[in-house]
Amino acid sequence: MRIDRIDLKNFLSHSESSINFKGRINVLIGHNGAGKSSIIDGIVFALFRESSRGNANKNLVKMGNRSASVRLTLANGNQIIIERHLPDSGNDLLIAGSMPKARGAEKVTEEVQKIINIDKEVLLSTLIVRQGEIESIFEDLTDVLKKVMKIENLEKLTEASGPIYSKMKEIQSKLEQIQTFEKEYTDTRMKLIDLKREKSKIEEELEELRKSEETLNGQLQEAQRLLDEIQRKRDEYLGLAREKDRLIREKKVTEDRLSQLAGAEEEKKMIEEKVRELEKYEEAKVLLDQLREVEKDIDRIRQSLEKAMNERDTIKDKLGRKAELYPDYSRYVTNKEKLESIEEKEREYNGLQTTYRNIQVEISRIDKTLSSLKVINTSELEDEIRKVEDEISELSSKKGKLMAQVDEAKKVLSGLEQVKGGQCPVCKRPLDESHKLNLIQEAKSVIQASKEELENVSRRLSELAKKKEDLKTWLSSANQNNTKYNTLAEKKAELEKQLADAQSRLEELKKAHEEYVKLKDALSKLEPAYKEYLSLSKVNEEDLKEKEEEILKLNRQLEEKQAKRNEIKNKLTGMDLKSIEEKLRELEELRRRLNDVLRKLGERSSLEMRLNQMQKDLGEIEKRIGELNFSEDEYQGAKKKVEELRNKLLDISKKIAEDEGSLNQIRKDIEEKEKRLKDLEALISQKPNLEKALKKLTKLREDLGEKGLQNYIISAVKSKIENNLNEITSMFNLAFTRVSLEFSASTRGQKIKASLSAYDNYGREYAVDMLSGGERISIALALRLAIAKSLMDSLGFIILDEPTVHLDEERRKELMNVIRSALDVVPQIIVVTHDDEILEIGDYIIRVEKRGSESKVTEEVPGND
Ligand SMILES: Nc1ncnc2c1ncn2[C@@H]1O[C@H](COP(=O)(O)OP(=O)(O)OP(=O)(O)O)[C@@H](O)[C@H]1O
Repeated sequence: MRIDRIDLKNFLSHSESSINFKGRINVLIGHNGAGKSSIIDGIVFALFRESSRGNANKNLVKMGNRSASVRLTLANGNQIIIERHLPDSGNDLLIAGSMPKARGAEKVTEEVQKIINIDKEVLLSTLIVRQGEIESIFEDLTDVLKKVMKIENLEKLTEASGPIYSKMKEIQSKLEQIQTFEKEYTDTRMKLIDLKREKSKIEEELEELRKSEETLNGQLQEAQRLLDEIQRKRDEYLGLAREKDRLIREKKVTEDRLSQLAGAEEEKKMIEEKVRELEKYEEAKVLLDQLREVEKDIDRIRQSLEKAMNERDTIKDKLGRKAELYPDYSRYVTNKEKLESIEEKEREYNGLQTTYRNIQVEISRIDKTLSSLKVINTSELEDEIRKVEDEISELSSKKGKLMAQVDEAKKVLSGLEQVKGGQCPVCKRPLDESHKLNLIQEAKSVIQASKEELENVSRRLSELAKKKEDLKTWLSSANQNNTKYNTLAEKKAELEKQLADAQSRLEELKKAHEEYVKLKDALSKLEPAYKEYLSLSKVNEEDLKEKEEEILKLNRQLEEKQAKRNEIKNKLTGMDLKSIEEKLRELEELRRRLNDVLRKLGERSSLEMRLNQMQKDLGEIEKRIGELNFSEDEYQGAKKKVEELRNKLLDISKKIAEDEGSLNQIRKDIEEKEKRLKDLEALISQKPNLEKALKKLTKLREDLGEKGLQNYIISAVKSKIENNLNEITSMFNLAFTRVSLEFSASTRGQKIKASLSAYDNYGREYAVDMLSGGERISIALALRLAIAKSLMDSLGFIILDEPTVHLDEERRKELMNVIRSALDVVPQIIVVTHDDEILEIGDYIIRVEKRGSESKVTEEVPGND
């Protein structure tokens, strides 16, 4: 199986590289970091989907990319293509011939394994040699061989920490446990017999105890009944005795109180007598109150009378003043009426006077305006305008004529300028040149003169137009002035007429006006009297009469009250009014005391009734106590008996409970023990099976152990590898006749160890450490190839990554010779190097270089430039 080609896409430093391995010795050359080893990584990844350098698969994708792929083409007669994708998309593929053989990461790896028949670790220890590690095979030899022989797993299976041994241990510990179960079984059985014996003993004792309990219960019930009966009597007796004591105490208190209340009757009589004596002072008190009331009334009536008399006097005064004022009041009223009758004329008079003054003012104002305005004579202005208009029309016709003259002369002039030796346009005679010039001169002077004249006429015309305009303006303002003057004159005449009319009317009204003034004066003089009279108008004779009647009535009331006062005073004659008050206070005190005595008498009668009742109750209590016939000793005796019986019963119950508790516990123990015995029987019954299993496992461990199967495998594989090794070393031209592989016998706790020795012609043994550097490299390479060959039918390739690292020049040379020689054993050798010297042995060169972050590959056949 040789490597034909690899295609890398976004794999490590390669974006897109395709590398063909066309030579027998393919040299992959490039500087450090160029991307050479990445190609070897690609080969390992394609085969096992794992990195050869132990980095995580995701780190194999070229930085900055999300996915990568590798396609490896192998050849062993048939073409095999392995395609791998990162990340795993389920699209890994293996094509054999042109047929897809496996799909998906795991399936492809399984198929690769079948085809190359070597696992990753063994491949990396043999046919893929990492930088400077050719000799590492000597150190790894034991492990590599164990992997090759697959005895690693057998070792694991049979070692002390392996599954067979741990299973045996487990069974042994179970058997040991069964031994303890057997002992427990015997002990438990003995304990069970003891427990059953104890159980029947307690059951007998319990029966006895229950019988005694029943007898005692009967006795206790009877004693209790008796005690209850005496108890009832005792309760009643104690109640009665308590009531009796209480009644005796109450009786004593009642009797004491009654003796305190003994003199109440006497006291009552004495107070009642005194009260009767003093009651007459109560009547005198009523009269005294009446007298005070009447005197208050008399005072009040006197005040009212005084007030009424004052009011009557005021009314009288007012009525007298009213009579005095009446003539002036009456004059005022008459004058007022007259004044009102001429008031209209007075208003007209006053209005006319104002109008008269206003007209006078207006006339004088018009006079002032008229004196400032003059009447202008407009006919002169109209004549002047007419003259100007005549001159304008005259000049306008002159202007027309002059313009016609100019036109005529211009026509002659243009006619002359067009005539060449022809007829004279003016005189119609043959026209010569001098005549023509004269005529032109003539026409031009006519035009000149006419134009000058025209200018003068036009100037005069515009002057006249301006003058006409001014004159018309003056005429219009003169007309306006004259119109205004006439209007004002007319208005003045009108006003003068109105003034004359007003004056004659004022003359007519003058008399009435004078009378009005006189009346106004008289009224103002009478007004105070008039107003005072009006203020008194409400006072009249009726009011006076009413007041007089009120005074009479009050006088009558006064007399009545005075008579009443005398009557009461007569009744009270001889009584000391001051002592009445004292007697009345004494009476009040006596009445309070009487109430007190009456209350005491009431209390005495209810106490006497209560005393009677108590005596009766005491008699009955004595009688009932006698009937009860209660004895405290009898009661204490019955009580003691009940207590004794109860204690006995309690002791028995306690004993019964204890026995029942023990019995229950014994029953439970018996039950548990019986159950445990059953369980133990089941456990013990496993013993023969376990013993059989232990025997079988012991035998299996021996069979699979170093002396058994392992020994067999080692001897079988060992001779195969040894044969291969000797075959290969013979091709490497070494000074040894034989190389042998030894497996040290394992001592307890240590595993098998492999070692290599070489023998020379004389049969002398050389350990690897004793060999020269070149010999070691040769044997190491041979050993790698021998091991690989023992697994694969035929070797396809070997990859050496930087094999010259750490080697001196001589060794490098030796190595190159060994590589050349190795071609006899393995048809394809891929050497990865940065060392140009190696190019010597390459028959196909693959150059790898880094451009930026990209690895670029070129291929060449040496000598073909
Ligand atoms: N995932 C990645 N993406 C891109 N470049 C990477 C990635 N992983 C590693 N590299 C770079 O790839 C380059 C090539 O590494 P590689 O080991 O193939 O070089 P080499 O040619 O074998 O060099 P040496 O002889 O020093 O081992 C290195 O510069 C490394 O930093």
